[in-house]
Amino acid sequence: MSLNSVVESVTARVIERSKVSRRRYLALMERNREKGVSRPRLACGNLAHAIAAAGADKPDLMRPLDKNIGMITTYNDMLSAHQPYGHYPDQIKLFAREAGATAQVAGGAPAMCDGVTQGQEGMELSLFSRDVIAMSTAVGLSHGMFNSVALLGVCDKIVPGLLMGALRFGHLPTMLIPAGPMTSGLPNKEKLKIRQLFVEGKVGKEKLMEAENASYHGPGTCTFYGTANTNQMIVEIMGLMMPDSAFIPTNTPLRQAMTRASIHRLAEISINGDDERSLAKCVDEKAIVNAAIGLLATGGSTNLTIHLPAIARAAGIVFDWEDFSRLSAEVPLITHVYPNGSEDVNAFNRVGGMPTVISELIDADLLHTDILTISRGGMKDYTQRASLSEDGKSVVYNPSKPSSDPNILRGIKEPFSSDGGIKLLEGNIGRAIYKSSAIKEKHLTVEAPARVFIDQKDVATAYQNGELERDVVVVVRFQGPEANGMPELHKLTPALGVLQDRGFNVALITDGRMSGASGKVPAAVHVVPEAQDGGPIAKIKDGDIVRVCAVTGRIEVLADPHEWEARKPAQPPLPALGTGREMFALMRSVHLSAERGASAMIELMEKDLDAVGDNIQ
Ligand SMILES: O=C(O)[C@H](O)[C@@H](O)[C@H](O)[C@H](O)COP(=O)(O)O
Ligand code: SF4
Repeated sequence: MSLNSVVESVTARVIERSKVSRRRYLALMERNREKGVSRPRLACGNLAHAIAAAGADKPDLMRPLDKNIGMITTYNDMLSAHQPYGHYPDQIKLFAREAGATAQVAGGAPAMCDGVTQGQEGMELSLFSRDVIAMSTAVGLSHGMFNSVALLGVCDKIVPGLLMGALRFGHLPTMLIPAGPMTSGLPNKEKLKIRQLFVEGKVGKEKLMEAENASYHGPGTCTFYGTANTNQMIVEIMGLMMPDSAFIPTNTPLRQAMTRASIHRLAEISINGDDERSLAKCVDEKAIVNAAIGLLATGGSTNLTIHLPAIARAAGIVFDWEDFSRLSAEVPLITHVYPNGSEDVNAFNRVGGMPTVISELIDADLLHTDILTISRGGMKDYTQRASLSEDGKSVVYNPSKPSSDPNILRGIKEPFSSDGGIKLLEGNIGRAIYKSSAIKEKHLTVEAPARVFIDQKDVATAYQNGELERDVVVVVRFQGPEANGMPELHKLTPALGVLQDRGFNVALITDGRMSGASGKVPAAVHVVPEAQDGGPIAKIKDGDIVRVCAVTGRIEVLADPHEWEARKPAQPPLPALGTGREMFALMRSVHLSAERGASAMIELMEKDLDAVGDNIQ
């Protein structure tokens, strides 16, 4: 059968739009490979420093053509998802030696836990920490010692940042090494119920703390389908990790066997390996379109509508919200994982997981199957289910099966909805992203008077004072990348959820973000242009009748057009200081748009790339 015509046409549009930037990107990667810093081209002094502490690996590292894996690790104890990485480097060195290679930690990158900073000042550093991660990745790889790269990262800004940095060294074969989900604890729906009881004053802090600890109870990725697990999904569907490796639970024999298999494979695909596969060639327009299709089919985090365009641009590819919107109309939603459903990613993995999703999408001609992946057999390998060999030391693959639970994962012919979970809304307020997959049908259209805020804490106060006990469109503005770093406003979910449960029509509009774990309450997020940029969201006044409609794709103030046109935007508040926020003024000072990926690094990098043009030396 031939590929779906909409997928075909969106891909052609992306290729056409990216022609010049992609050509220049590949030329630069060729330059990196042929003339860039590498072990054979290091001076003796450089090399001696790099291997001084390498111990038994030193003789191998002295041989310039041997295979050396560079690890970028984002280990810390703040993210339960990254805590397992603490013991990965030593394991990876062992696995590399088994494959006739060596491995060194090239460098580390910071990782913020958005769960720790949610609702706190640190959340205003979150989005731009992605650029810091990308640049930290470049610092590590700039040592030039490596024939391939192992990226150790899972969560929100970390995987996008690692890929954005590694793509600037795209001549190097690269693989993401996942660490896997935490075992299931208190169900997410239960946790939200107790949070709502807490904001209603019906349970105390002790009960809430008990519930939170029962939910987040051990090492591994939080088990809702938020940004972290959406990252894992897109990296797997792009073929940048071993097949069926994203959702193997952390600290299990199969997880360790999969890490071993990953490193053995990485040695094979490395420069000087027998099957070289560079990151630059793997991440092409078709792989980016496949990632967008995976996001839509699984109802993933809205944050990927910012991260995927940024990752694409790091590879010279221009992907935008129109592309998402066109694909969304064509790609059915086939999974219901919290916040889109009741079950978590462990249940999703048990009933079929990524191999079943990929099989369903390929069978429906909704995925490009002719992309270069790190797995030798290409996309068909990603329809295979991984399991532990008899001796418990290696991974064996078998054909995947259809889902064993249609409440969590369905066949493409009987989807949860005929279109993907993400919509583009437009109107006199601007353009916004809306995740419909987690919203009940009756809430898809909300028309109510606006109540305008510039700080999420003021929303909580207004709720506590009973000022929101009505149909209301809550507008929280000056939350965009240039204003305050574009924080997630996920802490608003319990209070707005209580209002919705009481029967009020409630919606949120913001130029900020929501968490991938946010659901239930209709939210038009990432509004562009942002208020800080004088966007019309800055013109909304308390009492304006606002309509947020995912059915018609509209987001608008129902005001007299002349009066609306004549309105002056509200003035921006003073910048916030403290918790390091003033350090990020550098990033916020760049003219950024969420739709273009909101990366200060890429906005400024492209100025250099344009200045050099085709004169790459
Ligand atoms: O985008 C995301 O998926 C979120 O940032 C996620 O990483 C964060 O962990 C949630 O905010 C935690 O959920 P709770 O705040 O509900 O615990
Ligand atoms: S999923 Fe979110 S809360 Fe959980 S470890 Fe990752 S960043 Fe932290």
